[in-house]
Amino acid sequence: MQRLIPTLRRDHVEEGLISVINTLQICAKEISFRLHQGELAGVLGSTLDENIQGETQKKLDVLANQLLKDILLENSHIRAVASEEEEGIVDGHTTGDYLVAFDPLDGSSNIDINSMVGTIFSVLPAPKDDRQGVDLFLQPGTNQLMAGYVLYGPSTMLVFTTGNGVRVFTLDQKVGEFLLTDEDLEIPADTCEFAINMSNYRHWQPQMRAYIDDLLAGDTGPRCKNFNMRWIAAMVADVHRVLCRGGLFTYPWDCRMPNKPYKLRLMYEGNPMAWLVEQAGGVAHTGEQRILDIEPTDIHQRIGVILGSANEVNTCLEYLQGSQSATTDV
Ligand SMILES: O=P(O)(O)OC[C@H]1O[C@](O)(COP(=O)(O)O)[C@@H](O)[C@@H]1O
Ligand SMILES: [Mg+2]
Ligand SMILES: [Mg+2]
Repeated sequence: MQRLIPTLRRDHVEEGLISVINTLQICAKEISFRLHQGELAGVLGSTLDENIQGETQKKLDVLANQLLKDILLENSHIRAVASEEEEGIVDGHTTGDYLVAFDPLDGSSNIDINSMVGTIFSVLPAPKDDRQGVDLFLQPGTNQLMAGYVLYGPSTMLVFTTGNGVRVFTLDQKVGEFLLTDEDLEIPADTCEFAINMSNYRHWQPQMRAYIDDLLAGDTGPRCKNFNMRWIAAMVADVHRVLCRGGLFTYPWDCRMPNKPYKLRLMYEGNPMAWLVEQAGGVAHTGEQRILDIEPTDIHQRIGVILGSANEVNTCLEYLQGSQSATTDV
């Protein structure tokens, strides 16, 4: 089975970017090791702090963030990093060609129940003009040079794209190396599976409720087929399933907190996952526009996310855009 670096060279990835990926996989192994030690490593539970998003930080959020920052910033190719857990960006090497944005630990609420979590990352080019600070990162997802995630599940997997398909590597714990286990993931265009946090049903827009109502009606409703539902509560794991066998994943607009109607973050979750999904033949949208086309205005910006199997995402968009009539009274 092929190792990581030879695969990247075969794909003609530039050497600087290979170095960044190499550093990311070192971080992944460090985090994976601590996660698999679990309670034995004393890393479970919460801290007394809140992150910049006002959410309680888990010890592993803090640890993973620190590991990624420390290890990435040793790499001279990296100009700066931005993290979901940090208010501002952290500067690296002024001559570095790359910026790395990351969600150090996605699915934090799963940590204490020994369920799946991951690290999501997005690599952007460092602008060559006089931009500084957070402005460096305010680029649309179409500028990404590499995007991916590490899934810490029963096995640890590294899944990424450099714009040439989606590659999957699995960590061989015996030799401590990521080995290529899937050359080119492809999402089937049709699906009978969806992922949404149903407990928020009453907070959604009527159009989203109408779409989900018709999925739930199964073969007795207008969709004329039964749908299955899955929710792992870690975007990284839900999207991994969609990449592996198709499906629709959404965290849509909701009205619980009017000043925070979206949950997922553009730079750390939306953009990298959107590019992976598109590279695998799927669609990734906010309900109003293609995620990768968004011009960010803030590094911690949040967006609506609907992604996955192309035909199903497009059907959902028809409901949201009003061209599909709902059978239920909304
Ligand atoms: O609590 P909910 O509504 O199930 O939300 C789960 C969603 O929140 C997230 O866990 C947010 O990510 P973080 O753990 O990085 O804050 C997503 O991964 C997931 O899709
Ligand atoms: Mg997250
Ligand atoms: Mg997180």
